[in-house]
Amino acid sequence: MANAVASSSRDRTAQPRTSLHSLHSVHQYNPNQAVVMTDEIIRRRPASGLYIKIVNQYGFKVKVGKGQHGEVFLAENVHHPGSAMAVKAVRRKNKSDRLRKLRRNDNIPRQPHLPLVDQLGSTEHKIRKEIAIMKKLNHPHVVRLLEVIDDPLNDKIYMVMEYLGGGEIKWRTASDNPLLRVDQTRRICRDVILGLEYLHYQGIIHRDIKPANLLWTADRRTVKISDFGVSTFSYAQRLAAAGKGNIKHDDTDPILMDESDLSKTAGTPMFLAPEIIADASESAYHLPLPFLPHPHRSSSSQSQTQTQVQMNASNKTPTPTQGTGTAVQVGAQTPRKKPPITKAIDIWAFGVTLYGLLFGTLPFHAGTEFEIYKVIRTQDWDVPAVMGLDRIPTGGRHPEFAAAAAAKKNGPAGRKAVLETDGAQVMDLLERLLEKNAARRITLERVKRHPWILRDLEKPEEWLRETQLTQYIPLEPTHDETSSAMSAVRFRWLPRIGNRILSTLRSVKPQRSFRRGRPRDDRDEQDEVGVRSAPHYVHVVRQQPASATIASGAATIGSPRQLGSVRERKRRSRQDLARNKSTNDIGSKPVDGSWASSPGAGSSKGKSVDTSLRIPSQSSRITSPAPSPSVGPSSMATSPVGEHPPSDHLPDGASPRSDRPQSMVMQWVRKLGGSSRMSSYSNYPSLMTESAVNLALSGRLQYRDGDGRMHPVAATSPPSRDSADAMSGHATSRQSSMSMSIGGKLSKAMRAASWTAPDFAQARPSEDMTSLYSGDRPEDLDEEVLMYGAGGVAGSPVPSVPNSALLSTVSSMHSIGPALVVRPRMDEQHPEASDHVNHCHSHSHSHSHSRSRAGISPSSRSRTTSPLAKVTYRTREESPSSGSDDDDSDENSYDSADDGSSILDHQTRGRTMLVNQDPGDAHSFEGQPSTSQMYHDEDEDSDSEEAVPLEVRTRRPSQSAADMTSPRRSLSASAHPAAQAGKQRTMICT
Ligand SMILES: Nc1ncnc2c1ncn2[C@@H]1O[C@H](COP(=O)(O)OP(=O)(O)OP(=O)(O)O)[C@@H](O)[C@H]1O
Repeated sequence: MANAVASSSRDRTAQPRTSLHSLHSVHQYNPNQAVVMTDEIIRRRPASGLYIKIVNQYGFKVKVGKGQHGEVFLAENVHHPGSAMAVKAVRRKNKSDRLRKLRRNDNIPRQPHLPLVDQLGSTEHKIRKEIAIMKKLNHPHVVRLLEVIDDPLNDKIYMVMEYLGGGEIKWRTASDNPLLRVDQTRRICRDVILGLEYLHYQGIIHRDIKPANLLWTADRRTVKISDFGVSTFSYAQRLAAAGKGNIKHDDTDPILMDESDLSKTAGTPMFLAPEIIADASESAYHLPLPFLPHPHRSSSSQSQTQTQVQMNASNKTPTPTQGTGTAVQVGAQTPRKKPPITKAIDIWAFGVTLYGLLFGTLPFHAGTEFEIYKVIRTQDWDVPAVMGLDRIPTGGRHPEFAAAAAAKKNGPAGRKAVLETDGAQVMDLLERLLEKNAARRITLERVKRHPWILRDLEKPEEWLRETQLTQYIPLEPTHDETSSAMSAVRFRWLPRIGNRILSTLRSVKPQRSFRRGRPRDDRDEQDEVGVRSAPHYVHVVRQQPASATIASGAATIGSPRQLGSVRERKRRSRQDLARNKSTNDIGSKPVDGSWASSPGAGSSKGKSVDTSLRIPSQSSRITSPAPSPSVGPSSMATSPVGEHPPSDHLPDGASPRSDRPQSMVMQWVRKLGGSSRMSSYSNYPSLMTESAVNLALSGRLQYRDGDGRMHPVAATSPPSRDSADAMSGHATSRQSSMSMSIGGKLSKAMRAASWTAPDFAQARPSEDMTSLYSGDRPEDLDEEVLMYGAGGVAGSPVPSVPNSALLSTVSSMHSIGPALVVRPRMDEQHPEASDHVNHCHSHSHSHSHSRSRAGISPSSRSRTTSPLAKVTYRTREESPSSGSDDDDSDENSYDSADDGSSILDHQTRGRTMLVNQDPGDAHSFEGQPSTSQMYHDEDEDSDSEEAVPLEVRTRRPSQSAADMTSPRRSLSASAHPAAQAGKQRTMICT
C-alpha cells in the first residue's frame, strides 16, 4: 500500500496538468500530512549573496510581502536548490514588552503585582491561533503550512508555507475596470469555493476572504486561500459539519477551543457581512471599560467607572459635549450579547469578491469606514452593463425583468434563453451571495452547484463528484490500532498532555526571571517573559540494545535561572559547545550500544528491551542526522529538526551556530519525571512514564533505528520530515514511516502518538497536486495579469486608490462603527485626565482642519479609513525622537490592531510613518514603544531581514480612529501625554 501511495504521488506529478485525469490524483490527497514543528533556530551567515540569511535549512532569498505582523520571504531549502517556500517571519509581541518599555520610560506606574500569565501577549496568542488553524488544514486550495520554527529564545516565529509564486489576485485597474475575463473569474471562484468548503468543514471561518488573500500558484492555474490571521475555529460548526463523534483529536486543541474571538469583529471593511456590521455598530456602544491607569485610582473605582459614548444621532460623528445627541452609557454590567459569527460571513465576502473580480469595483461604496458599514447594511447593489475584461453583458441587476419580457415575446424558450445567459446566471448567484439576511444566504454547497459556477465545465457532474469534500476527511486511527498502541505505551493521557506541559511550564516560571549576580527587579522579570519558557535540553534516545541508561552530559551551564543575560547565555553556550567537542560529546555523536559509559550514567538490564534513553549534553534538537544518500525514503521521515544542514552543505563561509545552553537537562528531567525513575525507562515501553511521553510530545524523545540513526518519537508532532522533502517530492508512506525498524509495538505506539502523522506520500510540490482541480484550464491567464501590483490594482505597486484601507484587514472590533469618543467619568476626581479627553475631542473635530494645515493630500501619502484617522509619512530625520531607543530603533516596525496599541510608528527603509491626528503631534508618538522597539530580535542577524528591499508586494499598514476600550490600548494611550492628546481608534490595515 505504501508503494501504491508513493507511486500515485509520482504519477500525480507526472500527470499533464491540462487533463481532467489529474483530478484522480487529487482524490488521493492525504490530509494527514503533518506540519513540522521545530523549536530551535540555528542561524548561519550566508557567505555569498545567494541568501539574505539562513535560518535552519532555509535560505531567505527575497522579501515578497509584508503583513500586519510579519514579513514574508521567498526561501529555499539549502539542501534542495531550486526549492521554493514562503517563510513568514512574525515577531512575537506581548503586553509585557510594552509594559517594560513604558516602565523603562517611567511613563506608567509600576505594577509589580501583574501576574505573569496576564502579561502574555495577545499577539503571540493570535499567531499561535493562526498556526493552530493552519496546522489543521491540508487542501489543494488552501495555502499549506509546512513547518513552524518556534524557538522560545528567538523573538520571531517562522511559518514555512508553500510558496505561491503568482501572488495575490489582481482584479482591477487603477480606473476600477476589471482585469480578469469572466471565465477566469469563474475558475478562480471554483477554487475558492472548494477551499472554503474545506475550511468550513474543518470548523474554520476564514473571516477575511477577499482577492488579496487569494494567491495564485506560479503558473496561475490554481488559486489558494491564504492568510488565517483573523480566522476562527468554531467547534459548533465543526460538529455540525462533521457530525458528532467524528471530530479529530486535535480539535480539542485549547487554543482552537478558545472561541472568544468569535465575538470580536475582524475582517476587511468592504467585505464585511451586514450581520457583522449591525452587530458591531450596535455593540460598539457597549464597550468594555477602558483601563485607565491612574496612580490614585483604586481597583474598586475602576470597576465602577462608566464610560460614555457620545454620538450625534444625525451624522453619527462623535460630539464632545456630554448630554447631547444620543448618549449611551456603557458599563461593564451591560454587555450586549452579540450574535454568533457564522460561516455565512465568508459566503458574503466571497460574493463581494466575485463582484469585484467581475466588475473591477466593489458592490458597496463609501468614503469612510463608518459610511461603508451603513451602506452595506442598508443599501442594495447595482451592476454595470458589462462584466469582465471581455465585457460580457450582464443584462442588468434584475434579469427576471428581461426574462419576463422575453417570455412575452418568445414564450418559455425566450425566458429560458435570457435566464441562461452568463449575465443572468451570475446576477442570480450574486443575488444569493449578497443576501443581507445571513439565514437566507446561499450555502456553499449550493453555490458549488450553481449553474454559473458549473457553466463551461465540460463534465460538471464529474467535477462535483471528484471534488466531494468527503475525500478530505482526515484519516482517523482505527480502534485496534489505537487501543493496542495505547496499552503498550500508556498514551491514554494524551488529552491531558497539553495541561501537563502547561503546568510544568508554569512551575518553572519563577526560575525564568532569575538573574545571577543581580538583584531582580521588574525589568528583569519582564525581560524574561516568553524567552526561556521550555525545557529544551532534554534528549532522550531509544536504542535497540537492551541496556538503558539516563545520562547527563557535562553539566556546565546550569538551569535557565542561572543563565543570566542573553549574551552571557550565548557565551556560555559557545564555551560548552567547544568543551563538548573536545570531549567527544555524546549528544551530537550518539554511538551504538549502551550509554552506560556516559558520565553519570547508571545502567539497567532488561529482558530484550529494545530501547534505552539518554540525555546528551548537546542541544537535542539538532542532532538528527542530515539525510544521507544511503537513507531510503522512509528515513526521510526524520525530524525536520535534524535537517539542519551540516556545515559542508552550506554555502561557502556559512557556519552553523547554536547558542543553546546545554546541560540543564537533569533539572528538567527531574521536573518532568524525576531522575530516580529514569532507569525505569529501560523497560520502555511497558514502563514508560508520562514524563517520557511528555518528552515525546515535545519532540525530544528519540529512538535509534536499526541503522543507528536517531528519530524523534513524537506525540502530537509525529515522526516528521523535512518540509523541503515535501517540496522536493521525497515520498514515503505512512506505513513505512510507522514501521521504521522499531517493531510492532512501538510502531503502533508511535502511530497512536501521531494521530496527525504525516503521510509522506503527499510530499510533493503543491502546485502539482492542485493543478486543474477546479476544472478545465485550457489556457493560461493573460500575461499582463501577472504584471500587476499590489492591492489588486494594475500597474500600482502600492494601491493609490482612495479608501484602499477599506480593502485592508482589520483585526479589531473597535475599528468597526463610527469613530467613537469614549469619555471616562473621572472628571470630578481627576480633572487632568478629563482634560485629556476633551483635548482628544477637540483634536477629533479639528482633524480635517489639521489635515489641510499640514498640507496632506488625502489621496497621496495618507490612507484615511475613518473620519478620525490619518496616516502621515515622515522621514526619519524629521522625527524628533527617532533613535531614542537605540536597541531597536532601526527596526522595521508596524503595529498591530489587536493588541490595542496606539503606537503607530512605521518605519520603512529609512522613512517613518507616523500616525496621528495632527501632524504637529506626530513626533510625540515617537516616545511610545513600537513593535520593533520592544521586540527586537536577540539575534544579531535579525536585522538583515530589514535591509531587504520589498520587491514584490507591499501591503502597508494604515490606521484609523481611536479606541480606548482595550485595557492595554488605553494603558499606553493614557500613559503617554501625546497619546492622550491624540487618542484615536487604531485600525491597522494591510
Ligand atoms: N505562501 C505565500 N506565498 C507567496 N506569497 C505569500 C504567501 N503568503 C503571503 N504571501 C505574500 O505576503 C503578503 C503578506 O502576507 P500575510 O498573509 O502575512 O499578510 P497579511 O495578509 O497582511 O497577513 P496578516 O493580516 O496576518 O498580517 C501577502 O500579501 C502575499 O502577497
